[in-house]
Amino acid sequence: MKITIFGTGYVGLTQAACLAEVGHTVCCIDIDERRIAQLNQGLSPIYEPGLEALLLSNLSAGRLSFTTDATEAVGFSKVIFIAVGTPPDEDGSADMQYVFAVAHTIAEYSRESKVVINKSTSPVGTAQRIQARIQSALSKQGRDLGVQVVSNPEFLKEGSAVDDCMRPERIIIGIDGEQNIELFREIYKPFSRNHEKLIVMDSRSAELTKYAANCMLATKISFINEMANLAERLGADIEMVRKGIGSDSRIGYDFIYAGCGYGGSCFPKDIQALQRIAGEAGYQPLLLEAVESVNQRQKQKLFDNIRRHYNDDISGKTFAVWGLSFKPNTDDMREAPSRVLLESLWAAGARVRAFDPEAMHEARRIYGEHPGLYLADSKEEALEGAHALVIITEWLNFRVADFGLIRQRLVNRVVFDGRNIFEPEQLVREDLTYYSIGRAVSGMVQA
Ligand SMILES: NC(=O)C1=CN([C@@H]2O[C@H](COP(=O)(O)OP(=O)(O)OC[C@H]3O[C@@H](n4cnc5c(N)ncnc54)[C@H](O)[C@@H]3O)[C@@H](O)[C@H]2O)C=CC1
Ligand SMILES: O=C(O)[C@H]1O[C@H](OP(=O)(O)OP(=O)(O)OC[C@H]2O[C@@H](n3ccc(=O)[nH]c3=O)[C@H](O)[C@@H]2O)[C@H](O)[C@@H](O)[C@@H]1O
Repeated sequence: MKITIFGTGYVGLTQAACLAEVGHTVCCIDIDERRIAQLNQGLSPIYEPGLEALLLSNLSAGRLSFTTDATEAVGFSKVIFIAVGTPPDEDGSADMQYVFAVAHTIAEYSRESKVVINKSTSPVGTAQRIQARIQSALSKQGRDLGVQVVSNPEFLKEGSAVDDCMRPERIIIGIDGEQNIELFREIYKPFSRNHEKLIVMDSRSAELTKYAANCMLATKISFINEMANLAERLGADIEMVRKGIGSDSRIGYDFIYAGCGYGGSCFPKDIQALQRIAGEAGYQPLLLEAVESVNQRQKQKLFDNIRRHYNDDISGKTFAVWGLSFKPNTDDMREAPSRVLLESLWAAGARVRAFDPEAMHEARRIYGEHPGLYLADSKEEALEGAHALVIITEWLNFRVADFGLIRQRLVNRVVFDGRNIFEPEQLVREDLTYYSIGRAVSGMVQA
């Protein structure tokens, strides 16, 4: 099938590559000319495991193309996906300008009937609003083409986007009026090998399903972080508690890892957006408010531990920081806990020597030549001359560490671990002072 996709970010590009890989022919459009030029050379503008290989093979097979030309993209197919950003507005609500700009482009360039599929995470009622906008624009031009707008939220995770796209747990189709389900079966058949993945509902329920899923996951994280802070004060070990509660299949092991808070382009923005949506509906979402404030406090946790350890005497000290991206396997630093820490350390007069396996160019883009930041070539180099080590992102290759080297290079031999990648007893044996998130050493109370 021929498919057009608006937006070549994490969602649009991954979706395009995966749809092409299973045999569809996909034309992607973006307003970012540099990005399109890069993509036409087979280069991925984002780091996502497996993505560039899919881009290259499908570009050369002629199943994938990239353009900035709206006439070409809209004319390419009757099926058009919207996968542009819905960033937070100043008040936290979703900024819908990009989605509605695409709606207007579709109306302007359509010469035949279209099915418009919205993948961008959008407030409840957006599919209906897009439909109304396209129809009103068409009727102003005296055209009646028959456009159907469907909500099809995306659930992929950064760092495993290709895998998630290829093996989705469910595909939500939010469709009002005449149910054109066969079209979706055809698009998604290759991804539904073992059992039916399509769950069909009305568009408003589909839109709320997306927010509910992200808010549920964020709730689990804030809950375990709350327990971790409590565990520290009570001399308990959150890792034991995690195993204890995770073994209950009603709770499960996923998304209950304590840490220095959730980041990324989605949880923080979607929790806020759903709060605004609730407010507009006259409802105060107490739980969502709590999830967000627990997370904001948790993002300060590493700095609080550092401050307490040094009795507020941080000025002039240097900290080695391992990990800048908001999670492993991505170069994305949007809302990353690392940014909160770096800015707090700089404000306190400290310097940072940071290393991340993929996010160095992003850090350079964000901070430029910041006098308080040295970007090291390796995790070992980051340790040179530092007073203490802070771990923010649980990249796999941070887990195997040369403690002898850490001991030798750190002036104060202190490790602040924001992701619990080490065992407290092990670091104590290595003669290092260790701060975890919610792990008391042999029943010792940390706080
Ligand atoms: N990043 C993620 O892991 C996930 C994101 N989502 C949602 O998917 C949507 C897209 O997110 P990302 O891919 O992360 O965004 P992104 O910011 O990485 O990419 C968006 C792209 O859309 C392009 N764009 C903006 N206006 C355009 C227009 N009028 N025509 C063509 N292209 C245009 C931008 O230039 C950019 O390349 C958001 O609503 C997000 O909440 C959903 C699931 C996962
Ligand atoms: O809507 C979206 O954009 C996506 O948001 C999240 O995906 P993502 O933000 O890419 O990454 P996650 O793996 O969910 O991690 C988010 C944050 O939570 C943190 N986290 C995750 C799990 C955990 O147990 N503890 C924890 O602190 C991570 O470190 C990271 O900072 C959801 O997991 C996806 O299903 C969703 O599609």
